[in-house]
Order: sequence, then C-alpha cells, then structure tokens
Amino acid sequence: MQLSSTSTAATAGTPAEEIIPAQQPASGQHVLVDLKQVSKRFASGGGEFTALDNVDLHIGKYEFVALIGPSGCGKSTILRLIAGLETPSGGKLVMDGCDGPGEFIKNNRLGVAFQDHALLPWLSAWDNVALPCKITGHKVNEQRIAWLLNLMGLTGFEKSRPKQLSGGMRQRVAIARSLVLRPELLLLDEPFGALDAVTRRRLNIELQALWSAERLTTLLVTHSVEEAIFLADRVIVMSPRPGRVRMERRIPFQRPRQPEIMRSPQFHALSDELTLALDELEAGEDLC
Ligand SMILES: Nc1ncnc2c1ncn2[C@@H]1O[C@H](COP(=O)(O)OP(=O)(O)OP(=O)(O)O)[C@@H](O)[C@H]1O
Repeated sequence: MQLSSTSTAATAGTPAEEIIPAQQPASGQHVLVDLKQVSKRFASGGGEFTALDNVDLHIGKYEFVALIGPSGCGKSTILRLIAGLETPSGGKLVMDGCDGPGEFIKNNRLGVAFQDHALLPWLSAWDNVALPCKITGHKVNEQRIAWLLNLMGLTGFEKSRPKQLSGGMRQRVAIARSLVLRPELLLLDEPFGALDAVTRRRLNIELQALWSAERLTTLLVTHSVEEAIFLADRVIVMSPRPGRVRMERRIPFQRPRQPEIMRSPQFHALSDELTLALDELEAGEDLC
C-alpha cells in the first residue's frame, strides 16, 4: 500500500469525504499547537542523529489527536518538545500564537501524564493529586480533587499510597494529578501501555468522559491502533529514521463513543488500514 500524507483515497468502509488533507484540524478550528517544519537532532557518537525531520503538525483547540508509529519514530520527542523538555533544532513551535511552550508552562495550561507515572510513594493518592497545587503555590481545591478522583473511579482510595494501588489505579492518579490545575492541553505518552487489555479499555472510556467534561485539547502517544481510533478525532501515523508525519485519518465516530463501535465494520476497516500502514513502516518499505 502506498502511504501519503496527502492521500485522499477512500478505504473500505471509510467514505472519501471523511479523509481530510494531511495534518489539518477541521476547518475554522482555532489551532492551539502548531509545529511548523520542526526538526530535532540529537548528538550521537560524535555526530548528529536526526530524530524528527520537517514535522508539520497542527492541533486544534478541543481536538483529540493520537500519534502512532513504529518504535523510535519520534512520538515522545514531539510530546517532549511541546512540554518544553526539548527544544527544536529547526522549524517553529507555536502554541496559541506564542513562540514555544513557555507561556503554557508558566500559566499551567499544560498537563502531562507519561507511562512512568512518577507518583511520590510516600504520599497518598489525594496528596499526589494535590502536589502540583502545592508546588506552584496554588490553593488546594479540595472539591476539584474529589471530583477528579471520583471521575477516575478512585473514591474510597484517597488515603492509599501508590504501592497499595493497582497499576491502573496509579495511572489514574497520575492523570488526575495532571488535570488538577485545569490545563487546557493534555499530553499523554502511553499512559496505559503497561496495563492489561480489559483495564486499558475501561480507562479509555474514563479518559473519554474526562476529555468531554474538561473540554481538553489532547495529544496521545500510543502503540495501540484500537486505542487511537476509539479515543481520537484524528490519528496521525509517523515513520522512523528520521521521524516524519506520513499519514493521517479523521475518525468519524460520534461521541460519546461506546465500546460497541470497536465491533463495527467501519472501525475494523480503519484499524486494518492503520495496522497495515504500521506494518509497512516497521518493515522499512519505501513509502515515498
Ligand atoms: N535525549 C536523546 N538523546 C539522543 N537520542 C535521543 C534522545 N531522545 C530520543 N532520542 C532518539 O530519538 C529517536 C526518537 O525517540 P522517541 O523516544 O521520540 O521515539 P518514540 O517514537 O517515542 O519511540 P517508542 O515508541 O519506542 O517510545 C530514537 O531513536 C531515540 O533513541
């Protein structure tokens, strides 16, 4: 299969009008995150290694975008650039009209939850969620913490320490923590990667509810094609060596989405198409 970032070809079960030109939020949508021809090079063995090459990626306000691609294609590097943990070697990162993520970080407009949940083991679930308030000198909003813990199915576990919680619960505490300061933009890097399929599916439903309730803009990195299709408005496929955006699909399912959509022919068609694309990229086929 030929992949193209500007593909307009219809796929089985996916009407042509639902496939939009590459890397664009829906027309008229306010662009919150705008990567313009962004490159990232790392020092490597006395030379340089290009992790990202001319990446164009636009995320609209309130959009849910999922990034998938073979290991090492630069998905986490994109998240780290947006989170201000790395700086671009070339190109521009514009966030809500400002140069770089500084304004987002300063004003707590950014929430981050990565696979390694990094909860403090000596604090309770409640205190871990409250931690960003304390670090930034914000008043601890007890009502909001209770609401977030409830939304994440953690009511009754407020006093539990991380080691007393399951992996899924710890991940949910980390997501609640990332949201306590009411960020507008949520960055999720494989937040459910280490969990079993059943727990993962349940958390996907909870995450969807949370995304709707909070009116969040979300960028999710995942290795699961099904997770990407279930959650996202758009799925973006990257290729490795160097990392580039190769393809994208707009996901047509209405919200709120029920797990039953995963059994629909349209879901299967999208899943097959994206999985095939990943297989080809993994095999290193020339897609240009
Ligand atoms: N700080 C760094 N220094 C040197 N190389 C790095 C650094 N960070 C990332 N890389 C390299 O950049 C490439 C992209 O890494 P990145 O973690 O973004 O990929 P990924 O798509 O998220 O991978 P995975 O799916 O396995 O998590 C990899 O080859 C990685 O080794």
